[in-house]
Amino acid sequence: MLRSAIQQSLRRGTGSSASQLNSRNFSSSTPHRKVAVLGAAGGIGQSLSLLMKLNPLVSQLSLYDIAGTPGVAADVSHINTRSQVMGYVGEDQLGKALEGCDLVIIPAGVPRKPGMTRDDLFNINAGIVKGLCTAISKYCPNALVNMISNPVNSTVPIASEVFKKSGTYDERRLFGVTTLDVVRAKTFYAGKANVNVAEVNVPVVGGHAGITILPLFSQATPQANILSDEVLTALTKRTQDGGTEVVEAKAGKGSATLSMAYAGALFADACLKGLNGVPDVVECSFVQSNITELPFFASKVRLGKNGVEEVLGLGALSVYEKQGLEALLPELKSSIEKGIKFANQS
Ligand SMILES: NC(=O)c1ccc[n+]([C@@H]2O[C@H](COP(=O)([O-])OP(=O)(O)OC[C@H]3O[C@@H](n4cnc5c(N)ncnc54)[C@H](O)[C@@H]3O)[C@@H](O)[C@H]2O)c1
Ligand SMILES: O=C(O)C[C@H](O)C(=O)O
Repeated sequence: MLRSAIQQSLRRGTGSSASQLNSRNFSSSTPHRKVAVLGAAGGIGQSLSLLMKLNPLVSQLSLYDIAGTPGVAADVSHINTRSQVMGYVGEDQLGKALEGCDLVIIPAGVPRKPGMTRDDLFNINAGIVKGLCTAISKYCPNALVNMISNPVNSTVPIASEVFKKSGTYDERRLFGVTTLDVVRAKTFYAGKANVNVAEVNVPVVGGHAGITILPLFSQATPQANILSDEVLTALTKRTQDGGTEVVEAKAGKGSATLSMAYAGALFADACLKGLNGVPDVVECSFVQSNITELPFFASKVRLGKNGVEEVLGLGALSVYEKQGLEALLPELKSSIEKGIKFANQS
């Protein structure tokens, strides 16, 4: 399913099958796109690097980490697809990794262990993200940034403050990657509604932690079967706790990596399609927003040549979803404020 979904997604963008594409037969009219993965030797980073190597919209793939990237880059570079792969290791090489990038994907940082919240990662990951975003503002200030590192509810505001301080902030170019919540909501919904998962769509709004993750099953399509309130509550809770489900199953060996790499690759592909002028590319993402009272919020976003073209509204919510929205606002507000404060005091 992973393979066919990725290939389907790639075909939509190019009209070609991923396996047919390599640097020799690739159409010269497809724009040059340099994509960097920061944290490329990690659990997410390695699989995401593989999936980005399969994406025919990428012409140059820049793999950066503080250790281990030469091996990952050598390995991935043997795959006979379009992009040229370069590995960069250590801070001295970060500038080279970033120069000329159109898109930077950031899965750098520590993952959760059982019993931890995403916010427990703040102390380590906030500094990592701040350092990487400082380098982005210097070496590729016009790149789109896909933030995967947790806690996303705080790391995105940190990035925005770093970019503001350096005078390079463009709110259209900064994205918190919440695609895994959508991927999970689709999977769980399809199972309960007994519909074809390939046809399912479920918007997920709010943020990316616990109750701030708000799937809108009232807007799910196809609405083939009526689901009871009890089932909808269980589906909502499972989507909100999806990350914890994986953390517990991995029992100390990290959090979601494979499904996250898949989700990250889908979102990056959508960003590249937007940059290339493909019309009507809409995905959920945690972005600067004025659809609620909070400065950042995840919702459907239309992607275009400059990143976010339009932040779409929430649409009609059920009573249960309205309650969920009210309940998430205080936690999300405090995570956003924590990120902003960190970026401005350190
Ligand atoms: N947004 C989401 O939906 C989502 C989903 C899953 C995981 N995550 C988050 O993604 C992050 C990475 O998870 P993982 O499982 O890949 O962890 P991991 O420990 O396997 O990999 C992290 C990588 O980051 C690298 N790294 C550390 N500091 C760095 C720096 N300054 N510059 C570049 N690279 C650096 C490490 O060397 C390592 O290779 C975690 O914060 C995790 O919580 C987010
Ligand atoms: O749960 C985590 O810590 C990782 C990630 O945010 C997830 O949703 O899987």
